[in-house]
Amino acid sequence: MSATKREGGGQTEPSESVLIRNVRPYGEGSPVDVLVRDGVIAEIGSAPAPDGAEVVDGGGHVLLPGLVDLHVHLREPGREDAETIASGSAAAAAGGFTAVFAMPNTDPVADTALVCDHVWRRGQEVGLVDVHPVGAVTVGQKGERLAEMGIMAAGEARVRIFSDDGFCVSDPLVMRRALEYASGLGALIAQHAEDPRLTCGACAHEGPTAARLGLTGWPRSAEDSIVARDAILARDANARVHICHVSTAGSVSVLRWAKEQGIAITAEVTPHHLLLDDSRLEDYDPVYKVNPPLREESDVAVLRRALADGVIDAVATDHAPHAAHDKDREFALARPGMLGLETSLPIILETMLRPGLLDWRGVARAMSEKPAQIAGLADHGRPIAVGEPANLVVVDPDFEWTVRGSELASIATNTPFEGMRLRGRAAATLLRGRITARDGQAARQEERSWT
Ligand SMILES: NC(=O)N[C@@H](CC(=O)O)C(=O)O
Ligand SMILES: [Zn+2]
Ligand SMILES: [Zn+2]
Repeated sequence: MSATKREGGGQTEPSESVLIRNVRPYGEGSPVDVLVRDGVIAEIGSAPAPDGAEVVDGGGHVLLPGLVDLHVHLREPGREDAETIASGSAAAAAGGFTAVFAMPNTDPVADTALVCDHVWRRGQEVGLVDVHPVGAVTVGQKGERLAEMGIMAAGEARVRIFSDDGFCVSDPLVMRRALEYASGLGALIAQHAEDPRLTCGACAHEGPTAARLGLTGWPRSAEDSIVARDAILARDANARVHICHVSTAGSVSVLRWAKEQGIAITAEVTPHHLLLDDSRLEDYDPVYKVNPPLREESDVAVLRRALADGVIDAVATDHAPHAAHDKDREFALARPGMLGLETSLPIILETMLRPGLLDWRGVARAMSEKPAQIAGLADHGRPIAVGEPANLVVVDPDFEWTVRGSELASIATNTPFEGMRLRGRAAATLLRGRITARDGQAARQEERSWT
């Protein structure tokens, strides 16, 4: 779409030049030096460090465009005991991201320009990543009356993605109107595809595991049917629609069909749905409770293949921090959701790159270029070329580390990968030429504590 976001300001202004030595753009060819000046890529080749330039030793690693996440929950305003825009931004920068989209299920809900503009401004003030607010589709995310999308779109944050994520826009007439209205604004509706009539009390994938454990099942059809319905509504409204956190083989078939019809539908998949399945639920550990639920091994295989083929366009984390007293409860009562920002890249390397399903170009496409295009961001997900904005990440693909929730930048600690050895991390992240993270640590830590 043609809409673009404003360039960030405030503390993200570049102050000096940075020389990234010895990196391989897209993991190709022999290592080069990349000189960044005034927030843009000034030279690629073999450059002497200019006076006063900060030097990043790229160690022969891979240089990619900064990662873009279409789907995070930063919990501010309202649940700053789980995450803040500052702590979530630190997690994003540490994970290699330069832009994230913050879902509106906050308190108050981001269904007005007032809340959306606060989120945008606070993100710019923190200055570690561009935090684009996603506006709610309906007032209070209640699914009844459309929110003032036009006013949110005209605000300082220039909201271009609307979603009731956490909830489905389940009323087909409301969804139809939302698609029509959004289309007129050049905006995108992102759907949390879940027919609530089919998921009453559901907390786990409907299948043999949930049956054995005595957990109420969430059938695949609750997702597949909404994806099919929304594809058809988008077709007839001549609108674009985006499907959040696709989790089933059936959704993939519908997406493939819809794309073949020329319907303007896009979709994302989370790292956890690409790695984990419902066998994790055996011990009733609520850290594995998430919406949509972890599915079966066969779904995981189909999701990986769909991301490789481009039927699923992008990776999005659905980073969902929760305070311990909301998460560490009996399974049926625990909040759904898991941390994702700092573990996304190594999990995509594990599930997609190393098995040969994506090469580095493919990783750049799924984690940066496609999400930036879907969101209409003009300054992220760009080629690594002279004159382009210096939103970049140096990826050390072989760095091994053990995930510890307590050591992540997020305030909450609900990672499903606790204790897991992961390979790969962001060695350095640059936002408009400024270093926002190095070696898995965000540049400024002083703003992250909530106390
Ligand atoms: N994914 C989740 O399980 N939880 C999300 C909501 C959502 O993405 O649907 C949350 O806000 O915690
Ligand atoms: Zn959701
Ligand atoms: Zn979500």
